[in-house]
Amino acid sequence: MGLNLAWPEPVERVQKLAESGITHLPQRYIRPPQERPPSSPSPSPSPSPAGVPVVDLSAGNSMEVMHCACREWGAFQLINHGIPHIFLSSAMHASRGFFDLPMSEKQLYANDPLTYEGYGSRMGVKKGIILDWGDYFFHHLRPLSHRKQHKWPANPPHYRRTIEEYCSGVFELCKELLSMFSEDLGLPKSRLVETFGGEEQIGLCYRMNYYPECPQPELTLGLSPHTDPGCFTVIFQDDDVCGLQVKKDDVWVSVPPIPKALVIILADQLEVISNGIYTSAEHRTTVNKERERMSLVVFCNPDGEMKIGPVQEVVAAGGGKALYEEMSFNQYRQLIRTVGIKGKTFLNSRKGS
Ligand SMILES: O=C(O)CCC(=O)C(=O)O
Ligand SMILES: [Fe+2]
Repeated sequence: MGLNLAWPEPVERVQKLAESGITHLPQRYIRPPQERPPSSPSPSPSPSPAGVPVVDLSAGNSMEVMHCACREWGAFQLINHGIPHIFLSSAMHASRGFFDLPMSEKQLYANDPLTYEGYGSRMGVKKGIILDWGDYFFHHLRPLSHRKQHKWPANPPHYRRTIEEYCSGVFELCKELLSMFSEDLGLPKSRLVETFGGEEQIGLCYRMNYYPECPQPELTLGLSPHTDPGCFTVIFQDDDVCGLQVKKDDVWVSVPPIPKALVIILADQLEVISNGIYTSAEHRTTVNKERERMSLVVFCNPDGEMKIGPVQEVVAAGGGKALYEEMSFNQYRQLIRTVGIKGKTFLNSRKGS
């Protein structure tokens, strides 16, 4: 598949559109009726008892709750995760600080569809697609050979140090979660770290999403339905505004923010290596009329070159049939980057017959 270096149309910044004071959405952001979110009267959080499971890492039953969450939801909220609260609030402050910069400075980081690194406003290079109501900034942290710190925002001045510190905390957590997932799948604790390429090669990418206030939130989405391509994702969301939703049994369920909690979303490679015992969660975001929203997202990814397929012991324990084809993460991600995000289509196309 050919690699496009440029976007097919001039890129508009959603933040600029929102600040221009428009009262109607441009056509490119309007989704067909069946893809629109139900109109909700309030953007405020309202926790529901039947919602996404909450795993308390300091509680005795954390493995049990996680066991069900990984199989039934592909997502859970994580509390008492060990990352100091000051890291969370500083990371949010530094990330917001980037979007507060003058547009001319933000534009210095405009990204392209080859690497996506930098300031972006769309996914996929297909001409004429419906656009999402959000801007983002994307950059690599690990493996260290992929890190180009000059491509990280230079401002606000504390950005690089703060995000480095936050993400090293998240990396420790990622290793702990991989060890818990291994144990839960009946494997030696170090097995998933090894399967994904070893500690030095595991990838970590940072993406901050900025969803400005939207004049007609009932007609659009902040981020189209998708699954994340890597192992799993760690999200820190604004603590007083809703937006993230996970699909469960064909119904979109809100993930209301719990202050200082992290949302863990299982991604496609975990579904693959677990031979479908775990499910990757399809998710999307909605936007609000009165409130902007931010989310800080760390993607934990496998080594790019290694072939990833179902783990042998898990396949054997499940009757011997591997349900997914082997593929390297780089190949898989390139497919998504070219075509754009589209529910669970890519993962399903990897399932053998
Ligand atoms: O904004 C959110 O809460 C989710 C973001 C997300 O799914 C992503 O960046 O892949
Ligand atoms: Fe995502």
